[in-house]
Amino acid sequence: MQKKVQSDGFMVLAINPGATSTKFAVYRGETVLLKQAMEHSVQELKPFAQIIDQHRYRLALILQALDQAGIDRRQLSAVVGRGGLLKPLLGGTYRVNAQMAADMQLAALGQHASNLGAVMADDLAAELGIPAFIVDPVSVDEYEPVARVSGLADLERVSLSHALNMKAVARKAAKDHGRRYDEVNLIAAHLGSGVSVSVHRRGRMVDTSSSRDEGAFSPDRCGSLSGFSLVDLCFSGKYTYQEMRQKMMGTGGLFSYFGTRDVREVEKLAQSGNQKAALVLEALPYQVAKDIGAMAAVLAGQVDWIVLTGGMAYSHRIIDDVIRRVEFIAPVVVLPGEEELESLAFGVLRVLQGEEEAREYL
Ligand SMILES: Nc1ncnc2c1ncn2[C@@H]1O[C@H](COP(=O)(O)OP(=O)(O)O)[C@@H](O)[C@H]1O
Ligand SMILES: CCCC(=O)OP(=O)(O)O
Repeated sequence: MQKKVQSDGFMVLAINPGATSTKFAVYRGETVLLKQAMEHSVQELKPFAQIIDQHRYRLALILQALDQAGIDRRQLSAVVGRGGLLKPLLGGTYRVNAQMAADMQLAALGQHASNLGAVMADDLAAELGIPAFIVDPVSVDEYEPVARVSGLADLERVSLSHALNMKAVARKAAKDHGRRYDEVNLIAAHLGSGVSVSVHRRGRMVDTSSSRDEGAFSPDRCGSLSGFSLVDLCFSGKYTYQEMRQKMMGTGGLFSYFGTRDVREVEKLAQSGNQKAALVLEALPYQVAKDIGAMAAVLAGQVDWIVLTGGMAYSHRIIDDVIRRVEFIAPVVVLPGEEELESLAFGVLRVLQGEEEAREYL
């Protein structure tokens, strides 16, 4: 496959499919030419039986937007998508190959919007005769053996997290302090619709709370629950298997209490005197802080920085409470929001510019 490079640098399309949105951006070198987020209503996505079936529909919307913006897709050097629930793998930039595309279609490890990223990138890249990549997918697994032990012989802990954003902010925090990611110890917490809290030891994410079902609850997930109570609820006859899974990831967390995933709405409720809202909003940062404390123990207290990121990091009510509880461990850096599109594009640029080797998915 030919490396297409324009006179003013490589041109990369980055695609970040979420449950209810598709974010994408076009970069020329490190300069962003176009950045958009398209929201998808429940109604709009209803015709698709499986999440992965949405790939052509979402890609067509992106191509339409590129045309409208006057961007000629034939000028692209590469396409990169958010990486989904793949086999466990090390962090880095991976070329999308037939095995990866097949694994995403099969969704053996679960359906998730991120599974669309590799397939959408591959579809377009194949049409244009350019390479497709993913970067730091949600299944990045850099655990040491001790982190895999669950405590039940039937089960092993699985690393599923917001690896892309957490690795990006961990790199940024290190760089801002004149250090390299692979020479520092950090704890990074992604506080979005889901929460992941992770330990980065000298460039490896050696443990993380799974954003699906471990650690703190979040806007739409319940996090860790009492095992006995959960088993009782599963077998109570009240809910189906699918409903229970949906409760754990989708309609759990804040949504289960208040029918909204928007922290700002719950904050308004609390401000208007709703005591339940105030209590639940106190419990969320309390649980995040407990997870950070646990991860500090993984590093035996040798923590250079704690980095807080994600949409909820814009909330002073939440972030100030986390900081108050964890700042005794290490200085706290707050990098609100996410730079996932940029992280995807830059991960590919490093490969195209020959600074890093693309990894092969097996
Ligand atoms: N300015 C803000 N203040 C408080 N909460 C916010 C703010 N901006 C976003 N959030 C909350 O962040 C959460 C979404 O975070 P985000 O990182 O965008 O999640 P994801 O990309 O995982 O859907 C929502 O609960 C949203 O209400
Ligand atoms: C599946 C792990 C990553 C994750 O939870 O992403 P979202 O918050 O985008 O669902």
